[in-house]
Amino acid sequence: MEDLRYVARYMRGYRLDMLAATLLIMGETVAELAIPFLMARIVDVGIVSGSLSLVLATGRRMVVVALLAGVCGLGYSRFSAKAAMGFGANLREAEYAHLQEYAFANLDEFESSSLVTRLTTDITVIQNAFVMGVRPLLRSPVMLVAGLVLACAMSARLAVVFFVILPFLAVALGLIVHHVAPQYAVLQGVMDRLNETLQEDLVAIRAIKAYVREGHVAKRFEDVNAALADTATHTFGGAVLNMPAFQAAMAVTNVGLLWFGGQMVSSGEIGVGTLTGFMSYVLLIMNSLNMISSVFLLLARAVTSVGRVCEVLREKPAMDPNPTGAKEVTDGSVELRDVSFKYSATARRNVLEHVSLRFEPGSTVGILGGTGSGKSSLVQLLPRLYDATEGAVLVGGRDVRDYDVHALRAGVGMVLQKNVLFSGTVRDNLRWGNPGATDQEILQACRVACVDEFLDRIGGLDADLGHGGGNVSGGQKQRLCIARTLLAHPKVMVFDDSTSAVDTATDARIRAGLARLRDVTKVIIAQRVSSVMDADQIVILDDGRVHATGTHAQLLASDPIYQELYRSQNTTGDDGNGSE
Ligand SMILES: Nc1ncnc2c1ncn2[C@@H]1O[C@H](COP(=O)(O)OP(=O)(O)OP(=O)(O)O)[C@@H](O)[C@H]1O
Repeated sequence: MEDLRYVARYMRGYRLDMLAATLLIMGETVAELAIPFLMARIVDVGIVSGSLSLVLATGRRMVVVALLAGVCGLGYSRFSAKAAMGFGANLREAEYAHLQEYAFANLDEFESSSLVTRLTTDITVIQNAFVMGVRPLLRSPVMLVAGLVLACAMSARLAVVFFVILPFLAVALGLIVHHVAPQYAVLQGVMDRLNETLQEDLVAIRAIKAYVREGHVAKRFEDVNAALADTATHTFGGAVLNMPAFQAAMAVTNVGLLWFGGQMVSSGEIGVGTLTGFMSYVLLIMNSLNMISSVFLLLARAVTSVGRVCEVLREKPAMDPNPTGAKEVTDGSVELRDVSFKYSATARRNVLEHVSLRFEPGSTVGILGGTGSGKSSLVQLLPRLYDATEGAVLVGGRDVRDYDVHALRAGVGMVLQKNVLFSGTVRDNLRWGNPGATDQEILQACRVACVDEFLDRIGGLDADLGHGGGNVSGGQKQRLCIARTLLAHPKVMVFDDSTSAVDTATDARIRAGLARLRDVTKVIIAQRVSSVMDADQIVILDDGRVHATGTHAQLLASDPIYQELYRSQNTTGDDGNGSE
């Protein structure tokens, strides 16, 4: 209920449509309830007394009432569809906007495939429940109660027949709903798994082909697809049982009514019109019971989806973006004061332990360390992609939490390890770093990042990069990402292994270009010693701790890890992954 109340706020803008739909459905219900009464009157009064004028007058009234019911029904469809679609759009928009506020730590909580399902399928389920569920939900209880009262008013003795059958039907329908409702949560979970598998397979399709793993992934997909088919069969197989239950009850009731009603008609206790009118009400009552059970099933599924959507909406952003904080990073100094860090509060060990470091403005800092030693984790603390668990991170002499996070991230540019480009031209992509950049500024950044070496070949700034930057090579992609960050003119630039796919000569040229940016602090994570040996300071991380710091000469003279790294990369000619 709390979840339903929570999402109800997203009805804003569509409340009047909802009210109109409710009133129209009430109008339709009342009109439909009047029809059996008018019918009984035609048969019992009009035909029995032979009054054609009464038959015609009542018939005309029946036509008007039926038309009214039709108009109300049509009006309801229009308003409810508008309200449902608007409600769905509001919900999707709210989910999307809230997702933008998520910190990296929040994104670690949800699979992206599950987020896609929660933004699409779950909202469609809620919308469908709205369009198809509100009508029976509002109509059926009224129909049920009114039908029972009117049928009893027509003949209390006949009503006994379905009062005997009704409890059996109610128990059968209750059992079906009780069995099927929890299945929907399972079904949505399996749907998430299917989406996850599909997404992973499509993203990695090139690797799958390269490693000839088509058979393996096809088997994985078949398994989860079969699980979805099984769960859906089980769930919907249970749900459709309410139809035969309802029809069996209807058949037994009709036989009972015809048996007892026929006897009452022969004895003159009731007229034929009363019997047919009564049977119409019974049909109404049974139909409303059927509708109530169907709507429960529909709502049970929608409630599961509402819960899943609420989980996204209620997730608290793990980071306060501090919009009133400092608006500019004034210099490129960086300091980590006794910083410890773990990705989640429940993680057993810290990824970084008591790290204290200082980088001077404009200096070049190299970070080396084995796989998983915490290099990426460390640099992600600078633009507050994550917050330190203990200790403080300072940029420009100020705690990073004191900045407006957007200003901080404008001041600390980062070329991520996993580079991402978007569909569009080279110009569009590079302007992500600085939307107002002129072509001249873009070309200048391209020169520093050595993009100019291949720019003309791919078609210049107007070249289309294709979906996810698929039209360029890995090394070209890395260089474009460096140019994009350069264009933002940050005070601190972090390169997280961002030249790993670039040849050593180009890497050296990029470093020479960067060295000319005197007021920018450059933090370079690298696997190759050659990428950082000219740095003012080299930091060696080992298992989340600072193992050593110094210049190339100092470390080469005193540090065994650095000596080993240098030796292995220089003697074997292995210029990559030597730190593992
Ligand atoms: N999002 C995350 N959630 C939980 N743990 C993580 C996450 N990212 C990294 N880790 C863990 O943190 C530790 C440090 O990882 P990190 O990526 O910082 O290492 P790294 O030195 O950059 O490694 P590499 O050179 O392979 O990129 C690893 O044990 C890793 O499993």
